[in-house]
Amino acid sequence: MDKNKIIVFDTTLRDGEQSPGCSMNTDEKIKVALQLEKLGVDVIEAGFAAASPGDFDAVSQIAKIIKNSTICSLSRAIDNDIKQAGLAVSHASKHRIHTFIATSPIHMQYKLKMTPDEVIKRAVKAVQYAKTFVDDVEFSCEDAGRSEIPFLKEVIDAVIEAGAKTINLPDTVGYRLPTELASMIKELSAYTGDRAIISVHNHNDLGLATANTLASVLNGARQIEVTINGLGERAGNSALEEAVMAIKVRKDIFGDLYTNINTPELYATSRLVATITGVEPQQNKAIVGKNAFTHESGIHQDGVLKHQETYEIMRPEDVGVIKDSTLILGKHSGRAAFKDKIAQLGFDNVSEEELNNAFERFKVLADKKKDITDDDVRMLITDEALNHDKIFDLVGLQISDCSNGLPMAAVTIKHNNEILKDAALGDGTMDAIFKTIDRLTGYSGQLKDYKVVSVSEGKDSLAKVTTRVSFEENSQTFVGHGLSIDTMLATAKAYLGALNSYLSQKDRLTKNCGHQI
Ligand SMILES: CC(=O)SCCNC(=O)CCNC(=O)[C@H](O)C(C)(C)COP(=O)(O)OP(=O)(O)OC[C@H]1O[C@@H](n2cnc3c(N)ncnc32)[C@H](O)[C@@H]1OP(=O)(O)O
Ligand SMILES: CC(C)C(=O)C(=O)O
Repeated sequence: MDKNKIIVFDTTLRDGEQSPGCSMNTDEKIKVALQLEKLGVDVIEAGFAAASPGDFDAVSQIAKIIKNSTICSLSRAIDNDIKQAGLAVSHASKHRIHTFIATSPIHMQYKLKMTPDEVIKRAVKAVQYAKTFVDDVEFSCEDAGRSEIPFLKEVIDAVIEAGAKTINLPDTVGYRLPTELASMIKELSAYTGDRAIISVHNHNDLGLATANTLASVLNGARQIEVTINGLGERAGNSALEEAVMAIKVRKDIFGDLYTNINTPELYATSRLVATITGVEPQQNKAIVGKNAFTHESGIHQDGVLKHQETYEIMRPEDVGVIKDSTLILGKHSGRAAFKDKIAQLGFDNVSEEELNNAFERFKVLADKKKDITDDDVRMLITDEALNHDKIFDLVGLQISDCSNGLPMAAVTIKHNNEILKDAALGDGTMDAIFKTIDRLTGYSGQLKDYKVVSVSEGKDSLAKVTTRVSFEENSQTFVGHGLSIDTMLATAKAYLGALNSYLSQKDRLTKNCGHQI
């Protein structure tokens, strides 16, 4: 084992997906997993296979596709959870089961209603059973941050004896301060020695997740569990991009410690996850926020112009932020320049069909919009990749909305080569659009969330709309994306996108697992 290597375990698709409103369908998870593989992540926690047929399907599909990263599924210390995890990851070339049980007094007494002895027995049984499916078993002491160290040592001994190779010590509720976690990890790393790898998984309830991750690395942790954009339960997890860049930038502190992350892929990964989940990182978010490399005040601008390092501790290009792009696209640009720009932005998995569709849309856009920015092109390509299941395809939209009149929408949709047309009145223009689409498609959606952001600056900016819609009572929500210079057109596309996502997931689950959703 290389003692300087920090294993990067990404849990965007599991803990990240536990962020309210962040659920993704299988196709979206596959896209994220492919990008995580390109980013150089060592372990991808692809989901919690036993949680639902959709989760099982996503973990299985990812396990079949990803070749270079280990694919892992989480499971409680329960036989059926472990079995589902084992079956789902079985297709992967490198696979792991991650099983856990809580070890803090408060969780054992009130949640599990188990004695410490029962917890140890259950943990051992879980690891032994997981070993019947895979060799690589990780065990987590949930709420380790509030567990007693002597008890943690007992659990560590027992699960290592049972075959666990990685011991994760999560600060599940984001309670610990960096100095406290540093001393806990130091003691438990020394105690564990070469018997297993010590991992950390820190939550951000006090805004300390990344500080805690770094303090742990400096004290013996050799695996970090992180998410893109810091997504995760409640206030989120330690952000991958922050922890990785801190280790890279502060060589003076971290010495020979390193990760295998291909950092110029960080920005593209962040954008993909933000687009798919509809959850944008805050503008001042470290590394990937819109303002992370923007200098607004004169003194700073002056300094950067004279010498970049006066106000920049890393180069934007080190994390994949391309500034001062030399190739400007406009209405006279051809396919070659467009293709070149896409390559420059780091897209290398674009199909011929996606490229052609995006190019056609680029030409239409260039007729209407003066400057086409890198973000516009990035969004056109991502939108093509996300909206490829056009079961219902928007052909036309006509709206009328007057302050004293009746909001009305007329919608034309293509479905199975048939053109469907209808119009409806609504309480507002959006309501009229949604009502007409519901009537035309025969599915009635409940809108759970609606967001609109402008992709770039200017009155002619592209509008990116994200909708979150559920189509059955109390069921999963589906995300739809719409991109257009016209916000209402983007809205109609996003609503139909959510329906298409629901229908294709339903179809996939019926085919793959015989389950209905
Ligand atoms: C800290 C974390 O992030 S842990 C991971 C969180 N992720 C998830 O919960 C994934 C989504 N969850 C789900 O889909 C569901 O909760 C399921 C399918 C996992 C379980 O659903 P249900 O069987 O209906 O149980 P429910 O969620 O109501 O309660 C959890 C049960 O698991 C028990 N449990 C919790 N953790 C563990 C564990 N690690 N090992 C064994 N049992 C556990 C609880 O004590 C409770 O048992 P009880 O019903 O006997 O009181
Ligand atoms: C299951 C574990 C790793 C977890 O997510 C946590 O403790 O936060």
